[in-house]
Amino acid sequence: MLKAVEIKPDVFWVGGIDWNERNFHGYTTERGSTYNAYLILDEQITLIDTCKRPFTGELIDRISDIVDPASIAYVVSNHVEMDHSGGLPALAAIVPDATIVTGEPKGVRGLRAHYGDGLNLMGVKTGDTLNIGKRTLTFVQTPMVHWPDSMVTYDEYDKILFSNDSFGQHYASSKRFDDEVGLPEVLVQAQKHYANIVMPYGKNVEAALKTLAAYHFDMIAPAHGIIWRTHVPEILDCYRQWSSGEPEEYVLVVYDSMWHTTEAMAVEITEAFMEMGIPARLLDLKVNHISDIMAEVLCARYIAVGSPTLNKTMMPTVAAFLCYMRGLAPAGRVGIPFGSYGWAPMGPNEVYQQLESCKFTLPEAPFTHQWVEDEEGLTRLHDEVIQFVSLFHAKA
Ligand SMILES: Cc1cc2nc3c(=O)[nH]c(=O)nc-3n(C[C@H](O)[C@H](O)[C@H](O)COP(=O)(O)O)c2cc1C
Repeated sequence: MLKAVEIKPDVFWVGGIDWNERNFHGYTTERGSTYNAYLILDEQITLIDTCKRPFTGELIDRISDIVDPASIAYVVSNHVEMDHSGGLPALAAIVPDATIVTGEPKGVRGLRAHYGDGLNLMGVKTGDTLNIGKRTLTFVQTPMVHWPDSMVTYDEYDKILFSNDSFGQHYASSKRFDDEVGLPEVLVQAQKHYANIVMPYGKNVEAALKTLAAYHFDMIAPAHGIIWRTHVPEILDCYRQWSSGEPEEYVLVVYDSMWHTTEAMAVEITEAFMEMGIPARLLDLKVNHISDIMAEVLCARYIAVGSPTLNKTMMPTVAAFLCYMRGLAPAGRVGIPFGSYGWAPMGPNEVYQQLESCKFTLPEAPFTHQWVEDEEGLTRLHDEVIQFVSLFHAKA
């Protein structure tokens, strides 16, 4: 028997726990995930969001633990994406008269595009309210955090912000609250989620945070992971910091290598940063997933990327990383392209071009090394990297 969990009097978590999800549309989810839905018991019983379609049975079972699902009057759909709306068709079959509340116009259009014209939709805009009894829900559209239709729902009576993807983390747990699992563990997943899902929309996050400052809440109930009740100020601070786009004095060295010369260069670049007192992290693309690397990109001012030449181009692992990073658009970074080659430095040159298209500040040319490493070449690389980075480090 699946149980609902009361998170405040008459407000229940009724979501699904995806313990074994390990790849969420290309993003590795080593801790699984949850699809959080929330049931509010008032004169008009209201469900906030649904779940990914395979978890619909779990959702309905948890709702049934509290009420007959046929008694739901409203379903708020904060976000069209199918991990939150996948349960709508099944719910609409049980309660055809329930009104589905969604953002106007993008939510309305999006839900129609996904599920056809049969849903009983009501569009709302920022500041619109819905009275459900002693509670009044207020809707705030948060466009591009992280889709055009995204919105959050504020419950003033309970002081809860139902934030959908914002402040979420892919984290499956038998616990529901931040203080039950420990802040550092949750922040790792919150940072990874922000970096892989929200990073390109920092300006929109800043705007949303400004709007939300007018609302007083002591609980943030996101659509993935644990609920924030003890560490609300901490996660708000993190979102302020991450959305500012202001990186830390920190270098991330990312590379792939066939015969270890590019690897030796990566190690030497890391040593150069350590000598300058700048914290460093070195990640080999053969053993690190790009979605894990992106959590580091979020904070690093310096991003060194190395590839040897393989068949007149860069290595496919490096190309995939650069393609993914360009889409997530970290701004204001210093790039350090490097790599080894046999007879033509196309690999490191293409890394350079890709970092240029990311709008990174770059040296005049990539740091290259023909064939295998030697001490003299590595010492020269070490000194050149220090010389280049000193231009920015002194100013930081
Ligand atoms: C399968 C293969 C294809 C290669 N293709 C090229 C090439 O097109 N152009 C080139 O200049 N070097 C090419 N090389 C040589 C490597 O770029 C060279 O060995 C380099 O030093 C390897 O760097 P690494 O030790 O970081 O892997 C190739 C090497 C291999 C193994």
